[in-house]
Order: sequence, then structure tokens, then C-alpha cells
Amino acid sequence: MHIVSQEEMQALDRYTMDVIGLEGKVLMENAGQGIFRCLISKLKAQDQIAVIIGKGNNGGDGFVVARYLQNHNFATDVWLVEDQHLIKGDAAYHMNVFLNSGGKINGIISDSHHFKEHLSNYTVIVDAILGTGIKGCPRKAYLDVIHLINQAKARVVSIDLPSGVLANGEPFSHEAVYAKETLTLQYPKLCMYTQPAATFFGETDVIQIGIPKKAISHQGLKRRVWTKEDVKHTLPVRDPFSHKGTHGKGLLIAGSQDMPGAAILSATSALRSGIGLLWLSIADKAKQTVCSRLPEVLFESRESTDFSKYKGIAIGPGLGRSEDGEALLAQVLGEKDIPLVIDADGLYHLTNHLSTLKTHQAPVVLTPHPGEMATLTGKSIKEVENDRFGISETFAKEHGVYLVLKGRNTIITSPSGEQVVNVSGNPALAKGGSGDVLTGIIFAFLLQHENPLNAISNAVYVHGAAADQLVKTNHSLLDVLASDLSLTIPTVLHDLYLDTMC
Ligand SMILES: NC(=O)C1=CN([C@@H]2O[C@H](COP(=O)(O)OP(=O)(O)OC[C@H]3O[C@@H](n4cnc5c(N)ncnc54)[C@H](OP(=O)(O)O)[C@@H]3O)[C@@H](O)[C@H]2O)[C@@H](O)CC1
Ligand SMILES: [K+]
Repeated sequence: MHIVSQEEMQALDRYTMDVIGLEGKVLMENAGQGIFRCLISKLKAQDQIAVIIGKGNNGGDGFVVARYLQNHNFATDVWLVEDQHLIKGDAAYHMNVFLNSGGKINGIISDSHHFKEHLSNYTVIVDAILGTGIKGCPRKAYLDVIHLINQAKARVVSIDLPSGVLANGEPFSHEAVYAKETLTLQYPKLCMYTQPAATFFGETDVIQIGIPKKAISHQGLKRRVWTKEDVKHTLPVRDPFSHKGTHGKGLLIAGSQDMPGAAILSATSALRSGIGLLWLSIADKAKQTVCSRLPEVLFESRESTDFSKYKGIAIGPGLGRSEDGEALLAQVLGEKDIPLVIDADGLYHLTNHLSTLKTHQAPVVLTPHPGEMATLTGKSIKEVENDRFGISETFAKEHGVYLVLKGRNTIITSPSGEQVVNVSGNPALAKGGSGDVLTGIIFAFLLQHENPLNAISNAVYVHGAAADQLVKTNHSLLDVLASDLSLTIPTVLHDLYLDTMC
């Protein structure tokens, strides 16, 4: 499913109306009707409902929902934030249809005392105050209403966006509606995957409003959510006549005396994710520690300079920040025809070698967390977090790399600026070693797939799904270890491959 910016959603609406000729009031009817259908499945006959409406088209959707609720005999009051005469265009059309159908409108500003008094009686509030058209901080009258909604005990369902949230994921510090549920129209907006906006959405559902396919292809959308179905459709299928050499001969350069565990986690995860043959280059002082833990791994000397037999190299987990590590990275970057995955300390060393990335012929994957991304870009962590989509796109295009910006809703960006957002995973992943596991999965998938973006997206999904699986079965968010993740890869893959195995 696509993800859109405010401008992209507006352009989709406009093309549908101006070029295809489907009127805005029809889209609004579809939106309101779709929201009503979704809402009704969770309503009780005795619910007391308030639909709170702003002056733009988000409010127009609210009038349609209110009309359907009243038609179905739900006790529904409509409250308008601004004066009726300020409602224009399609919203005014639906306001009139609502009024002509016997609906009544209560004014919030003209009767604020009455509004405050009534608010505690409602069991459901439909928030149709502000959607994608909001500019900056909501005006005082709007902020007051938002504050009152957040104080009320009712279940709050927001239309398209929780009112006050900025659609493109810009940072903000003002109050926005805390929705229990958000029914977003046609496509999720960028802000659904960025902070602080994401915390306001509650549960989410997407309501189709009938934007034709032609409008979507004309717009050329380049961001999408990566779902379990996407993974199932793009996982590589094993050829019955394949052999270990077919599934990737990879070199993992990881682990130092102080961090041998990182090598174990990455190597185990790569092996559990299907890599055919794995060599490990590890500091001599750490080799003894890991040998007995990795019976399937072959060892490569740290002094080796011939990488020609490898189909891919992953470098960084537990590598350490010594000059030796940087020299190894420089050597690896010289292998222009070999796909690379660079993580952790590899990214630390990379800051001195960024200019060479663009000349790499084979795919290069970088997997920074926001702190590492800040170092790579010379920005602060806050700046990175405030513009995760934008900074990822600029960096990936400038350096010609696949960038995996980790965090809640990891964003994967291709060198051409295509972006995929992962939705699996949970806060159990916020623990040392979890990145090493991800590197192993990405590395293995990259060597088994001809499409790097699909391979990386699948790997990020599997990593998150392993955490979800552990928390769903017998773990809490606190106690999941990185080694538990790598041990759960088989369960996740088994589930994903189940259909193709039967
Ligand atoms: N036909 C379509 O296009 C369809 C659109 N759809 C729906 O429309 C929504 C987008 O509609 P929209 O563009 O009218 O914007 P919306 O979110 O209602 O708010 C804009 C209003 O708020 C005002 N306003 C702005 N900033 C403000 C602030 N800081 N504080 C206070 N007020 C502020 C601004 O007034 P102004 O400031 O310009 O006077 C304007 O009147 C979209 O989310 C979806 O729900 C669907 O029905 C499908 C068909
Ligand atoms: K809203």
C-alpha cells in the first residue's frame, strides 16, 4: 500500500476531480460512507455520539458520517467549531444535504458552555475538525476544542488524521487529538510513521474513497508500506536443483576481543536466513570464543586480501573502532563489484570514506540507527528524527546506496529514492545485539535475491516479526534477547513459506 504526503494526496484528489471528472462531493460521500461502515461495526445501540466538525473538507466528511448515523437511528449531535456561513465548497454541499435531511447543527463558539456540559455525556466522539489541510499550530478556538476532546471519556475516532497532527510528519509541540482509532482516507499519510504524530493515531484503518488507478499511476507514488503479503509475494523460491553455492557465498567481517558476541549473532542470523556458505573474519583473540558456537561457519584470515571468491561482504558488527577496522573497511570498499552491507562500527569508519560509495558498482546497504545516521550526515539526532523520510532520501540518492534507517517503522530507501516502511516489530527490539541480527538477515537475503530493495525490506520485516512472535507467545517486551531473535527466524520463515511448502 502506498504512503502519501499532503501534496501527493491533494494532487490525487485534484487529478480525480479535474481530469477524470469524479466530483469532490462524490469522493466526500465515499469517504463519509466508508467511515460510517467501519464505525458501525463497533457501535452499540445505546451509544451517544458527537461529530465535531471544522470548516474544511475534513468537516465535510463529518457531515456525511453524521447523516448516515442519524439515518440509522444513532443518537448523534453535530458540533461545528466555526460559524456555518464559513463552510464552503463540497463541505457546504454536504452540510446542506445534512440539514435538508433533518439534521441540526450546534455551534461550539456560540454556545461553548453548552458544548462543555454535553461533552461528558458522549460515549463516542467523531473527530472531523482538521485533516490534511491544516497549516501550522491549530488556532486558539481549535486548540480549546482539541483539549476538551482529550479530557472527555468518550472513544475518539478521528477522520483521516487526528486533528492537529501535521500530515507530512513535521515536528510539532502543540496539542493534537489523542484518537483511540484513526480511519485514514485512501492511503496512510507520512505522519503515521513519524514522531510525535504517530502517538496520536491509536489503531488505524484505511478507507478507500474511490481514487481511480489512473490517478495513482499518473502521480508516480514512490513510498509504500511493506506488509506480510508483500513479503510472501517476494520471498525467493528455492530451486530443487540448487546447491549451497547458489545461495550466496558470503564473508562476514565482524567481532573483536571485546565484542565477539556480535559476530555470533550476525553469523547465526545469516545462516538461519538461508545463506549458502558463510566465512567469518574475526579478530584472532576472539576466534577461540566463537569457534565452538558456530559449527557451520568457515573462517577467513583477517590478513587476507583476496576477496574475489565472495558474492557479498558484510562488515561492522562488533568490529571495533581501531585503525585496523578502518583499513579493513577501506579494503572492502575497494571491491567495487561485490555487494556490501555496512553496519555498526563499519558505519563509524565509513564517515571518512563516503565519497567512494557513489563509485561502487554492486549494491551497498547501510543500516544506521538515528545516532549513526547523525554521524554520517553531520546532523543532530533530533534533526534526523524530525525528517526521517527526507534525510534518508537525500542521503541514499546522493551516495547511491540502499539506506536502512532503523527505528520504530524502519525506512528503507533505494538509490533512486523509492521508500519502503516496515510495520513489524515492537520495543523489545530496543536492546544491544538486535542490530547485529538484522545485519545477518539482510546479508543472507541480499545474496539470495535479485532485487535488493525487496530483499532488504523482507529482512527488516522478518527481524520485526521475530520480535512480534516472541512477545505474542512467551516473552514480554523486556526480556527478549538478540539471540532469541535469531532463534525465532525459523518460526517466522516457516509461517511465511507455509503456502509455498504445502
Ligand atoms: N475533495 C477533497 O479534496 C476531499 C477531501 N477529503 C477530506 O478533506 C480533508 C482535507 O480538506 P481541506 O484541504 O479542506 O483541509 P482540512 O483538513 O479540512 O482543514 C482545512 C481547513 O482548516 C483551516 N485551517 C488550516 N490551518 C488551520 C489552523 N492551523 N487552525 C485552524 N484552522 C486551520 C483552513 O481554513 P483557513 O485557515 O484557510 O481559513 C481550512 O478551512 C482531508 O483530510 C479529508 O478528510 C475527503 O473528503 C476526500 C475528498
Ligand atoms: K480529523
